[in-house]
Amino acid sequence: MSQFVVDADWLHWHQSPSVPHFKVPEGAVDAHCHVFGPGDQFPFAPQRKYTPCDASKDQLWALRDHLGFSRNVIVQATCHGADNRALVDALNHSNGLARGVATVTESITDEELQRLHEAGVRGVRFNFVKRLVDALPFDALKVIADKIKPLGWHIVIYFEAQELPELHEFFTALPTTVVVDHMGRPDVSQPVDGPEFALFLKLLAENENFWSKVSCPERISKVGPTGSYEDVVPFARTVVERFPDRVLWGTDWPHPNMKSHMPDDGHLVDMIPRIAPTEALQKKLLIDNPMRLYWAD
Ligand SMILES: O=C(O)c1cc(C(=O)O)oc(=O)c1
Repeated sequence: MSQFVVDADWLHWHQSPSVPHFKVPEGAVDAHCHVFGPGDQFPFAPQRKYTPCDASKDQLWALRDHLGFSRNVIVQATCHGADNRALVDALNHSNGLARGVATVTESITDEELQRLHEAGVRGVRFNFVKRLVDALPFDALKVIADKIKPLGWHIVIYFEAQELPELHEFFTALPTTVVVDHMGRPDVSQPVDGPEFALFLKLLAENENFWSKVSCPERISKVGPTGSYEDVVPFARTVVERFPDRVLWGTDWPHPNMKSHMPDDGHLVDMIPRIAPTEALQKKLLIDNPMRLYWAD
């Protein structure tokens, strides 16, 4: 029996996702996904806010092939804290087809950073979503940003839209490329041309070092899968059309902390032509941009 007991309300990832109708272009990158454990091999962090089911690298590769993708960017999940062993193991067994975003602490040495770089890590992630962390990582981020800059890495930040006014000044002072997870979690019940989303668009417009993932309709939508996540489309499409060279797309498999439903990953892929309606936009979103950020060498 596993040493970890999965949270009672944990939703397991979709066991038989559909084959997408939308055929992604050859070489497409799923630029936001996670691995969980397996917990008995790569233990979850003591300070984690949730205990998930296992979601292994081999299961991730199977999903990649099923959906027609070629590569993955694996983002360190908060349940693993700053212990990047599961991530590094996945990268090391990916035949060069996965790159990573790690979580590190202020005390990380240049040698440790170099080892992560050799494994395929190209960025570090910081979480400003209060339900996922004990303390907001302001001081650590400043120290770590200076340490990773010489490696050419970027910073991934996760926050929710209502926190942006308070965080804006801190974020715009960051010295590297900054990638925002899940469009900064807009409240899609507000108008797409309303003041809340305008602040996010302004962040991207005024700061050319800022990128956005147009991911996670399943988390952001109020109408959900029965409404085909329609309410998220204008938000994601606006970002893709205004900033075509600074957007990334990912499944977010295995979808941590989903409570309302578990998305069919094939349906998520079928959203791509709705948010990136031309072949040229799709190529930038799925190939050119992630390749530039993660496989520049
Ligand atoms: O909204 C979330 O709960 C969530 C959590 C994590 C994580 O725990 O790393 O990652 C995500 O991309 C989203």
